Amino acid sequence: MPAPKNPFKAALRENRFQLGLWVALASPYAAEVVSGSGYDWLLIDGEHAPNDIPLLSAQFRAVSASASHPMVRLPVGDTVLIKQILDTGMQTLLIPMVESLAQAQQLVRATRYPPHGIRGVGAALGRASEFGRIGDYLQTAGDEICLILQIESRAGLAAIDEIAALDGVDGLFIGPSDLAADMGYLGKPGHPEVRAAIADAFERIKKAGKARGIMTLDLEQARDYREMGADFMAIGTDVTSLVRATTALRQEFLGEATSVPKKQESGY
Ligand SMILES: O=C(O)C(=O)C[C@H](O)[C@@H](O)CO
Repeated sequence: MPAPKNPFKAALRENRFQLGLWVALASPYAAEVVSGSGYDWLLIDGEHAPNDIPLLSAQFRAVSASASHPMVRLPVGDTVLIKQILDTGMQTLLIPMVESLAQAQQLVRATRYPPHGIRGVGAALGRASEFGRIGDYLQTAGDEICLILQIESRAGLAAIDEIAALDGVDGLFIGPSDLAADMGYLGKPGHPEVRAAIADAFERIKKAGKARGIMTLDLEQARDYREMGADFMAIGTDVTSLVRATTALRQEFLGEATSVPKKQESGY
């Protein structure tokens, strides 16, 4: 019996666009609520939300019962964290701030067992192998792991061709907010120079035959990114949706002018 199939990885390989949402409330209950909203994938954020491995795992389990595929972003590209999160059964990882081929090579190796990598062998204890009940887990796990690396700085852009060409890297995700900041446009991910850099990055990722990912809170920008060729894209977050909806509801009832902006740059 092999490791579970990864439907998100299969969709990327078949060029089927995947629409996602960021999940940053750090709550299994909230993640389960959102998992019924019909998104193809949900990004459980371990970088900008107060999550640790047990809480990430609980949100993963809450989402796994739905049709939405759980993707997890670790706070950093760390071999030990990758080992721990893969043992929980997560199969699709987003790693922030990747800026060199050497870093990317280390990250690929962290997702694979020897001799192809350095992932520690502890599957018998982990939910990933159904606690040892999946007999062929060690031999088949690697094929179903989807590794997405974030390019979100000028250094990352400079290394994008060699990172994208690396076997074991399934896609690259452009982080518009951090890229804008690094380019000197803090809080302005929609700046023309940032947009041009994203368009160029998408071209280069496509040329390498890898998937192109991105996120924005601005639907106009989202349509532009889709036109550019985004293969998977998040168009909002649970946190910002909750802030906007609860604020607008109160203002509507009280007849107050709404303070909820129609467009919201994902500039933070
Ligand atoms: O740089 C970016 O943009 C991202 O990586 C996405 C943000 O981190 C996400 O938290 C929305 O602000």
